[in-house]
Amino acid sequence: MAKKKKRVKKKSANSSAAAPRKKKKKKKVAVDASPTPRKKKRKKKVRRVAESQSEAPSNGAQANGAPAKRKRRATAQTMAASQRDISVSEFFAKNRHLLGFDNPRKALLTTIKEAVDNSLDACEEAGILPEIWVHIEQTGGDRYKVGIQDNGPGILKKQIPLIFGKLLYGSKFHRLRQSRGQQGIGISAAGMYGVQTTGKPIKIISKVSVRKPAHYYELQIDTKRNQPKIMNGKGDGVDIPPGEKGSKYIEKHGIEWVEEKSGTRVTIELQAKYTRGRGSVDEYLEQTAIANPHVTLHYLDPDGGTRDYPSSTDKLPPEPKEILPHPYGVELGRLASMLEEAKGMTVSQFLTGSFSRVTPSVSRKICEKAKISTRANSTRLGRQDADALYHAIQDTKISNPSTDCICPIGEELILKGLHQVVPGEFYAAATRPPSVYRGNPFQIEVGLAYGGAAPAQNVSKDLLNELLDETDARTCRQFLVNTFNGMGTEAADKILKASKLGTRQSPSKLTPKQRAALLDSMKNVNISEGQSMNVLRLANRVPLQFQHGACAITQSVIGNNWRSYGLTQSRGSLPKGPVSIMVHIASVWVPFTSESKEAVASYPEIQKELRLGLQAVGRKLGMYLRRRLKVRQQTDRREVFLRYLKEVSTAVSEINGAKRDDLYEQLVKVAKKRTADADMVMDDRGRKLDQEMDLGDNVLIVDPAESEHHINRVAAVEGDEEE
Ligand SMILES: Nc1ncnc2c1ncn2[C@@H]1O[C@H](COP(=O)(O)OP(=O)(O)OP(=O)(O)O)[C@@H](O)[C@H]1O
Repeated sequence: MAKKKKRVKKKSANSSAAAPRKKKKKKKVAVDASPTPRKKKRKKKVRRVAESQSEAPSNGAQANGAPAKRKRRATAQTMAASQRDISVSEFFAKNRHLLGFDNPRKALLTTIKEAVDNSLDACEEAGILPEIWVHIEQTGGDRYKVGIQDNGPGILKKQIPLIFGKLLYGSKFHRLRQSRGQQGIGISAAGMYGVQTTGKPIKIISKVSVRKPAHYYELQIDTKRNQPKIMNGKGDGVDIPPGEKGSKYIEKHGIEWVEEKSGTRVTIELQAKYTRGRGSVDEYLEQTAIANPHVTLHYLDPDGGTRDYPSSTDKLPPEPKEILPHPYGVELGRLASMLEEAKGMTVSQFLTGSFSRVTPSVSRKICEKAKISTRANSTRLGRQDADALYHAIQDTKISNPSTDCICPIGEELILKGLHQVVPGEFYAAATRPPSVYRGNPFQIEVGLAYGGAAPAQNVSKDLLNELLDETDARTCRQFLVNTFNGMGTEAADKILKASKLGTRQSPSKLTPKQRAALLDSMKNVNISEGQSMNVLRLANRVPLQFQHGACAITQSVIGNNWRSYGLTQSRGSLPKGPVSIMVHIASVWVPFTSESKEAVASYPEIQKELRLGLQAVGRKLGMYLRRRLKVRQQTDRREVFLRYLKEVSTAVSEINGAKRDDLYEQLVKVAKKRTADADMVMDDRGRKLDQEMDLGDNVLIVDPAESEHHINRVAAVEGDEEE
């Protein structure tokens, strides 16, 4: 009761306090003498709201039924108090999915990818044949420590904190030159993800020369200020002492270092998940080895398995040239700011000095069209002049940018790389001539591998058990499709049917007997018909593993008519068969669809080049398959002839008394002549031996038996484990 009384008291206090406000409101209404119908309506509405509020006084309305004053939620002043700068690292820490850190599995891959890509870029820039060590170690349930080392030029002491502890800091953003990195975000974002998920600092060792000791830093990122925080050596890092003392120091700090003349090692501990199959680190490294035949890779996975990818050439790719932007690719806003920055230059000097392919005569034509003097001071040009200049540029014929700034892999090395990593019996490659999109030069290359055993056919019992234990797939079908490259749903269904397993059965709940049945079917069922083409996409030699559907490359592969080259293909899907295709786009600026650099945008010029490249290798495959079919048909025919020729010659000799053996020999000769195509032997370039070459130089044919050893490198890992 006492409580109730108290509440009533409070209410009356409220109402008395509101009384003067009520008076004020009345006054206001009186001033508003002749309200318009609209105002009337609004007033009615206000009244209705007030009434409903008075029915529920707990909402802060007044108890005596008077309309409450509407409280403004925020004012420009209160909003101003919370408006401030957003640091780039804060932004990306919140939006880490934009950079490829959406889940622990992808985070592991992105971290390794960023470090390996940087290592390759640094080695190539310094003219060093790259050798890279990758070590993934599990330190807890969902925690992994990754270490990536290269034999590159190393990084100067003072630069290390900025490179690894500050987002948007790099050497590649402001230049137009073919490289894997572009934005200056990659490795620092990986370090920031590690610090955020585990609290452990990024550890960097770098050595720039034999004469100088390796320097060691432990860094964290101050996300509020986007600045590095140096955790060791009183803010200066430390020099690692030489010899035994140095080894002890390295061990004590949980890092590793392979002794090299120079190089950099990054160690990041992060929350991650390690799996094999599609979109995995293993797949990334394998594809990197194909696209970079000059790199030597040493990989130690979390299960202790080692894999080495030796280089297949000791020649570095030619150094890409840096080019100036082409005027067609520069937008109006950029042109205006470039003009502002061009201090003390005439318009003519500005145009010829800032853009590629603008000669003095071209600049004169542009200025004439824009009605601007060639001698005008470029900083004095206003917005309108910039606009006129921009349109004049678009209307003037300017030759395409030079394309010698692009370094393709080359047909020979594509064949070598594919043969080394993808099992097959027939390989073809095509490098298209350079082309231009939006003023940026680019070049398309396509490689194709056909035949060879599918990875699923070479899985051992232990490995299959391991894969089944670690998979996060919900159904057996999903497990097969996701784990084995090139396995389509049709092939998976065939295997599951043969092993008497339901497609929706959970892989983690299979009994040992069911596992054995699955293994048996994987080995024995002919899945090559149901197997989908495996598409490897690369941009500036970096494998792209996600967003397949959104990528211009996948779309072009699907859009190509593979039926005319002897493969089966249903409309709107990838062709079927034991075939892998590798497509590489090299450009000074790859048009990615997002910051995570996972898919290439569909510019018409790029689509056209992709189509032509795919058709070039498709034609070769078609020729090879037709030829192979002919050999098979003629061999079968010859077998039938030979089976009956003895009986035929005996019967004929009985009828006409001819010599049976002579007759037989003659008949065999005729049969062999008639089926001469059965003897067709092709050399490793697909040339019919002793006959005219017609498959061209850019193909490679191998005996399928020979490629057996390529197939299951995972089995080699297993062997290591047993040891
Ligand atoms: N291993 C290394 N050796 C030498 N220099 C390196 C190494 N790693 C990084 N760098 C330098 O650090 C810079 C920043 O690297 P970061 O990965 O952050 O960005 P990026 O490679 O320029 O671009 P992106 O964000 O597209 O990957 C590079 O531009 C390069 O100059």
